Amino acid sequence: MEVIKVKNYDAMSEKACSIIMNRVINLDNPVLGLATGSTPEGLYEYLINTYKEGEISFKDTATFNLDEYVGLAPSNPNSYHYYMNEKLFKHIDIPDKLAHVPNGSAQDLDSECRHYEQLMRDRKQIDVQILGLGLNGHIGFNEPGTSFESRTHVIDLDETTRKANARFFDAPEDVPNKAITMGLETIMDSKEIILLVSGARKAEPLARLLHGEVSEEFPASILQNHKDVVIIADEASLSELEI
Ligand SMILES: O=P(O)(O)OC[C@H]1O[C@](O)(CO)[C@@H](O)[C@@H]1O
Repeated sequence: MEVIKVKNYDAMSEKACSIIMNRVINLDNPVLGLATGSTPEGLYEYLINTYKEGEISFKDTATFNLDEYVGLAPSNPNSYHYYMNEKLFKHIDIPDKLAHVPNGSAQDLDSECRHYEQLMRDRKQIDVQILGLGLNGHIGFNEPGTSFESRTHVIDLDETTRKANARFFDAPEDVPNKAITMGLETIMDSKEIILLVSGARKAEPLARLLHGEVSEEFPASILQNHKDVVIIADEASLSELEI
């Protein structure tokens, strides 16, 4: 794993944008894996500005989001679908039909998971997958204990994750207790992975990811087994390490 140390959140976002831009410009029909949460918001702002400056087009780009809350329709402001529309899709020229987010309000969730996997298979491979890092080591919504062989599935969210994400909801009890997430094996199938890490509260999980044991108890540790992972981390998140 390559670690790129940057000064702060803004520098992390800018660096990630330059890598994504390079791939989108140079690949035919690029396929991006996208994340939500606070971490990639700055990256999306940079991508939008780059698009507005006419430096890049997303009309041939397909995207697949990592996860979605179960029970929240795309029109719900707390859904990840809504988040993606607001923070990226509606500002760029990506065709609606190429911007994929799991449907958390599907009647048959297992069939939705299989359908999502099929859509990704139709595109062969995700070229670049963006990831954030959960405080408990989750990537996507793969909570501790998730099998390394998992594909897209429904997961029970950890109480710690619900608590961490309660800041986005009116009341903590409104945070759904289930989500659809790409599995760990699905994520590992990506050609290239960019993990974004910012802030002192991520220092401990980042140190564990880099130097801890590879174990299903800490899902992000699986990244140690991937051939092409770039970690863009700011100084605060690397404060426990000598890099
Ligand atoms: O970027 P944040 O808000 O710290 O969240 C970290 C990770 O947790 C999730 O929000 C899921 O809880 C991911 O989407 C994200 O990558």
